[in-house]
Amino acid sequence: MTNKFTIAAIVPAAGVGSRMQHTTPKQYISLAGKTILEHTLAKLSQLQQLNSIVVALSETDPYFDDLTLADPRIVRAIGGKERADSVLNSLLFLAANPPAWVLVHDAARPLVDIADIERLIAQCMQADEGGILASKVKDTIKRGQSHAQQTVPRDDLWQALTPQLFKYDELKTALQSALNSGATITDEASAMEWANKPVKLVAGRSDNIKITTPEDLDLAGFLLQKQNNESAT
Ligand SMILES: Nc1ccn([C@@H]2O[C@H](COP(=O)(O)OP(=O)(O)OP(=O)(O)O)[C@@H](O)[C@H]2O)c(=O)n1
Ligand SMILES: C[C@](O)(CO)[C@H](O)COP(=O)(O)O
Repeated sequence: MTNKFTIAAIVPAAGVGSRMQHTTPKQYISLAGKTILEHTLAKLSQLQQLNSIVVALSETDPYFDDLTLADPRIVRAIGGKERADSVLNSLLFLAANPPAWVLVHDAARPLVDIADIERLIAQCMQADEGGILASKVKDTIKRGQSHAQQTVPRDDLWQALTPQLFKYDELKTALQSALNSGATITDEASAMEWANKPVKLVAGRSDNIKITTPEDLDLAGFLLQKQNNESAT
């Protein structure tokens, strides 16, 4: 019988980082003294409520074994072609001893605030429904290709972040069905929306950026160093 409060983290880290245009996958770029993946895993290791931390890796990943990881909860699974496939493979990896909840967090988001994650967990557990960290859109949003065609009303627009927290069985079912239907799934919430399941929006810090393109590195490096300095005092 699964304890209804068990949580496994899934860390999609099987991407190639094509938009970063770097010689190594972006999760293995070093910033403020360690790789982006090590920063992200160090953040998740601060969460005592996690029963396990499953890292989805490329089948040919030659870098992971060289990392300095002390948390015995960290285990590796094989990712897939797309991010959603990596998450589904990780869910299947957990099927023998499934948690009640899964917390999916991008390896490429090392700046996440622990207090935000704890608030996400608390609010989802209290409501007994899944949810995501998200930040309210702050800029004017335009729709168009080479020219602005429309200014999109932004009062109810959010940028989806991670972690995204859902019940294991609901997410696994929704993701399998959505992917089998050919739906475009870029985050766990889109699979849950496809399955008409609730997705709670929990406001999170907008500096929880996904490191994606070269210009993100300087900002992320500065903020990671700032976090390191603050935790050292
Ligand atoms: N098949 C994939 C693709 C992506 N990811 C992970 O999902 C997260 C968010 O994806 P994204 O920022 O798109 O990373 P990449 O796919 O590596 O980047 P790009 O799209 O630029 O190639 C990253 O931590 C990435 O490693 C994954 O686990 N499996
Ligand atoms: C999951 C995510 O980070 C939420 O914003 C985003 O959808 C990942 O998209 P990507 O194209 O795989 O980077």
